[in-house]
Amino acid sequence: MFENWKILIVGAGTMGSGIAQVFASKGFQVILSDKFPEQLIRAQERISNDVDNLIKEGLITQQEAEKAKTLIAYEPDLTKCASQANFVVESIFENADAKREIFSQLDKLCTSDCIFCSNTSASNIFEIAQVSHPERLLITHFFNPPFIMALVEVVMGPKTSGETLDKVKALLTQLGKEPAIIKQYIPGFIVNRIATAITREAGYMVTEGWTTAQDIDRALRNTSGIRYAFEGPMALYDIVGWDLTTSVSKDIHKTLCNDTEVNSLGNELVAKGELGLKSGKGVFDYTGVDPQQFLNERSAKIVKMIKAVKEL
Ligand SMILES: NC(=O)c1ccc[n+]([C@@H]2O[C@H](COP(=O)([O-])OP(=O)(O)OC[C@H]3O[C@@H](n4cnc5c(N)ncnc54)[C@H](O)[C@@H]3O)[C@@H](O)[C@H]2O)c1
Repeated sequence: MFENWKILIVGAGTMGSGIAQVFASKGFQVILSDKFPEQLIRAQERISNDVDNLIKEGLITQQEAEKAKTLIAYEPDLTKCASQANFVVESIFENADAKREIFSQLDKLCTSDCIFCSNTSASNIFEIAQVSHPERLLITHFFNPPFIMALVEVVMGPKTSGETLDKVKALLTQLGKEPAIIKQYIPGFIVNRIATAITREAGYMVTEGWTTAQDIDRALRNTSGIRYAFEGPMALYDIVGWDLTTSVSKDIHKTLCNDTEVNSLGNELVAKGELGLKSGKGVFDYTGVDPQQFLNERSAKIVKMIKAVKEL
C-alpha cells in the first residue's frame, strides 16, 4: 500500500530524528529537514549511535540498521524536498506560531494528496494549522524514544477523514507501532491525561499527610506497574468484575482530589526550586547523582522491560 512512499520529517531534534529512524529502518525513504543545518549534523550522529545501540540490544537487525542509515536524506531547505513527500510528520519545537508557519509552507509546497501529521504533545494543531486539505491533517504523537516505544497516539481533527485515519493506522502498524485513536483533540490525549489524574491524586495524598511519595511509588510499582504492560485498567476491571469495582467506586469517588487548578504538591515543590532530577531534588533526593548516568540506567531498564514484555 505504501510502496515508494517518501516520508518528510520536519524538525530534526530528539523526536524528529528518532521518528526518521523508525521509518527508515522499515525501508521507507525519508527526508529529514531542519532549518538549522547544524541540527541535521547532530541528528545524523544521533541516528548512527542509536542504531548501533539497538543492534547491540538485539532490537534491530544489522540489515535494518544499514537501511536506516542509508535511506535518510538530510535537507535544510523545505522548498527543495516538500513536493516529493507523501507523508509529513511535523516535529519542530512546541511553539504555536512556528508550527502555524511550517504548516503554511507545507501547504504551499506539498502535493494536494499529502498527509500532514503533527507530533505535538500539547497544541491543538487543528486550530493552529491553516491547510487546504484538513481531511488529511491529524496528530501522530510518538513517545520518546520513538524507536523503542511502540505507542503512537493518533488524534483526529474535526475534519480528518476516515480514509486518512485508516491509512495512518495501516502505516503505523507496518512500522510495528501500536496506534491508539482519539476521536477529537483533548488536552493530554490518553497517556498524559491519565498520568495527570494519577499524579494529582498522589500529590493530594502526600499533601494531606495520608502517606508518603515513597509509599505511593512502592504501591504502584508493585501492582499496576507489573500488570499494565499486558493488562490495562479496562481489562483489569473486567477481571475483577464491574459490579464490585462500581460499588466500591461510590465511596472512593467522594474522597478523591477534584482540584481543577495545578497540582498542589507540584506548586509547593516548584516554589522551593525542587524541580526533580534536574535540580538535584524533587520529592526524592538526587544529591550526588549524575543525571546522564541516571537516565542511561533508566533507558537500559526500559529496554529490558520491553524485551520481557515481548516474551509474554
Ligand atoms: N521530547 C519528547 O519527549 C517529546 C515526546 C513526544 C512529543 N514531543 C513533541 O515533539 C515536538 C518536537 O519535540 P523535540 O523534543 O524533538 O524538540 P527538539 O527541541 O529536540 O527539536 C526541535 C527541532 O525543531 C527544529 N525547528 C524549530 N523550528 C523549526 C522550523 N521552523 N523549521 C524546521 N525545523 C525547526 C529545531 O532546530 C530542532 O532541531 C514538539 O512538538 C514536542 O512537544 C516531544
